[in-house]
Amino acid sequence: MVSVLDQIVAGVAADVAKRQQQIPIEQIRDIAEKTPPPLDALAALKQPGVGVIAEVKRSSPSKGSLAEIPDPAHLACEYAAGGARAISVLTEENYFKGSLDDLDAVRAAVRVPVLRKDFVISSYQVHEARAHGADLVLLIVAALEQNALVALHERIESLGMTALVEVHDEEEADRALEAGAKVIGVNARDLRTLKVDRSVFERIAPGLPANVVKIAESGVRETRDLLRYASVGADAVLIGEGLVTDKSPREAVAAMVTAGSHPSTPRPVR
Ligand SMILES: O=P(O)(O)OC[C@@H](O)[C@@H](O)c1c[nH]c2ccccc12
Repeated sequence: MVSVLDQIVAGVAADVAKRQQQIPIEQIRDIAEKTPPPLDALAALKQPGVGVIAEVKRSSPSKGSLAEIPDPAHLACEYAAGGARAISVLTEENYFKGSLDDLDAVRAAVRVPVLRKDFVISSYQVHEARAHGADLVLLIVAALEQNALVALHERIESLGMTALVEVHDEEEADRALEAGAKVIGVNARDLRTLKVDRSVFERIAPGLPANVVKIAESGVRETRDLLRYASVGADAVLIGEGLVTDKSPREAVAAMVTAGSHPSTPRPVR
């Protein structure tokens, strides 16, 4: 059966092929070389307390349109002012209505690390991410063969960026570790079925090495969701819908950051 993930990846592959004809890889590499060096996202994510990665997300395959976001730079500034540790920018066009223009706008607006959130399947997209100022690049294990995962991970690090390696089960977590992942995101949403199961993080995170940065992705709506993830070892949470649909994203981020900044307070297990 063709999953949503397969469909998205097929569209991305076609889009990448088109862009590559317009701007050859050599040119993208040149631009990347002239781009100011990446920020140390790993250090940013390793700060004490549970951090917030705030996402610029217009649309999703499960929900359709979430928010207009006429000014992504403004939204990113609000996120940063609220204390977000990094900003995630969806650049996938067909299902998430993102773009590299959004990435450019956000990059120019904030000083915190910026994540290129896309379905990265070729090194062209990694160089592109750097050329557009990204500090972090998402790699989705479910979308990649192991040799491609390893090669792309290496490429990201060789450009001085940090890879956020996304997994959804134990086998994918093992593959991420084998590829040398230092930052692992556990997505509560299964990209094949689009169902959210928040218990996936608490099942997988405890089995990851202590020095790996653990990020809980998807399904965080309220501070108690963050606290639940925190109680089972999250170093950061990645939030999209809950923030883009809030009337005051700055305060929404700040409330999450405050909840995550007292790691010593006893947390409810559930
Ligand atoms: O909007 P949410 O439920 O807060 O989820 C954010 C983020 O985790 C989600 O956008 C996401 C996680 N992994 C992805 C991979 C591709 C596209 C999107 C995603």
